[in-house]
Amino acid sequence: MGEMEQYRIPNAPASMFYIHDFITEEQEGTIRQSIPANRWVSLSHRRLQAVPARLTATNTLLASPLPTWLTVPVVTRFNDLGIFEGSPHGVNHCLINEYLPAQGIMPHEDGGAYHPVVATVSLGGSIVLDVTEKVQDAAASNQDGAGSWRILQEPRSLLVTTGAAYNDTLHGIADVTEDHDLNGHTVANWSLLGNKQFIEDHQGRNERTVRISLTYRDVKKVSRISSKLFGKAKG
Ligand SMILES: O=C(O)CCC(=O)C(=O)O
Ligand SMILES: [Fe+2]
Repeated sequence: MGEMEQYRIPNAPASMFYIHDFITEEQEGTIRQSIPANRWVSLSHRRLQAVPARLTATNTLLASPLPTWLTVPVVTRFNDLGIFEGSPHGVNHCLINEYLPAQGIMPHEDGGAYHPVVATVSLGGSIVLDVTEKVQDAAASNQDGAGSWRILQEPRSLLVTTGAAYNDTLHGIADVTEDHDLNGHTVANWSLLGNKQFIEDHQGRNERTVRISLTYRDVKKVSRISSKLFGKAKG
């Protein structure tokens, strides 16, 4: 992953990497148009679809390949950069989340079902991801203050979270219509942004618009037998 070093977020837990303009506007448009309109599952604060499928109750993926519109050019570039180099299967799963303004996701960790590398491509609007240290003891956290970092995810960017950042932090997105106080002191990946000028021109504010994220991971448990049995249930 040597080439990734230049993208390391300097003021965030090890290890997070940010690449602005990871894909082009044209590629962004093609991916957005390819997302099946009839496969969304609506939750109260976002809608999502899992490709090729949701994990089973035992966190198993019924093996079946990702469609090409999700792998070319995104996963091929992951491979060039060695992002999933040490992972058992390489990328085998993509969760697509869509957030409207004032929608978000509660702080959480992605947990043990996945190899501890997550690669998120953002489409549409910019959004702030809040990353906070997991603290075992609530009393201690009040005294010391758990570490927290804000990552601004621009359209067409890639965020990679691995190592201690995967294991020892929570991540979430506030359900607001606007993110504020965005500047070089408050945004961990400020130096890596593609368009700081835009934020500066808006007095450090980011008005939320529709944002779609593609969260690529390697599900550890894969069942081949089931994929034969349920072969037609693909996607
Ligand atoms: O939309 C995002 O960037 C975060 C999604 C996420 O954390 C998840 O699906 O586990
Ligand atoms: Fe997550």
